[in-house]
Amino acid sequence: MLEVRNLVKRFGGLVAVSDVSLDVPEGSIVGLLGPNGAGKTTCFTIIAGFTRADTGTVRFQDRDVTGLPPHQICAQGMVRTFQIVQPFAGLTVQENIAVGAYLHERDRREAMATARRIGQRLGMGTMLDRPAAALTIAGRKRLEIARALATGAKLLLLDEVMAGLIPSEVAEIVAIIRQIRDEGHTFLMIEHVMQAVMSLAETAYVLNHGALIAHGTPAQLVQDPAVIEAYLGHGAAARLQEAGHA
Ligand SMILES: Nc1ncnc2c1ncn2[C@@H]1O[C@H](COP(=O)(O)OP(=O)(O)OP(=O)(O)O)[C@@H](O)[C@H]1O
Repeated sequence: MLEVRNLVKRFGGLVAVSDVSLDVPEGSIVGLLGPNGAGKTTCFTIIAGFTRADTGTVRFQDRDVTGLPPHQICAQGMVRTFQIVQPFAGLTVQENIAVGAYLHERDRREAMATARRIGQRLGMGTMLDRPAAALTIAGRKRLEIARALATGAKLLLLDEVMAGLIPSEVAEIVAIIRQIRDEGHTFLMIEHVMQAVMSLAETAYVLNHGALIAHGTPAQLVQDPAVIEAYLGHGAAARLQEAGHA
């Protein structure tokens, strides 16, 4: 569904993304992992059209979408969410979700009906008439997913939707994402919460210093020496192995 090939992005002398290629098959949940500053969000901003890559291509559903602006990519069915959710504070939860629906709906009543349906599907039925400013972090994260779904997108790029949530809230969002996937959506997700990655993603890519260092199932990746070293520092894999034998 998504084919990313050889992305490169430099900021001055810093190579933030270095020759990154990845694939997201339709109906899958794919993780994008890596330590802070690895280049994950920059990949998202390029894929979703918020930044141009220096080189490389992005194909979505067999169409070249490289360099298209975000609203055109969104209209084709791919949308990203943001790490820091900023709802329109003066609008209700339902009106915020409807903002996504306006991409395709011209009629306010239709957009609000779509927003209500999606809000209810995401367990926000009792919050729809509340001001978005009153939402907790967990509520904002749900709102962000609801707004993305309201655009009609089929592929959702989720940027750390679990960040800042307590374990019970993580479990709820994990269940919601699984349900949305079962209804026919596809996910590429940046995530630091390993519990969520382990239980959701079939495969994941790991970035370090802008470059891909591993790709595999979450179970394979947590055993991969290159991944362990990227997170815990040089020599960590050997030390862990020694500790395991002791
Ligand atoms: N607009 C920018 N201008 C200059 N440098 C940038 C810009 N955006 C990102 N960077 C740098 O590019 C590198 C990759 O950043 P990015 O935000 O993509 O990493 P990340 O893997 O998403 O990190 P985190 O997990 O902390 O969100 C970092 O060194 C960052 O400081």
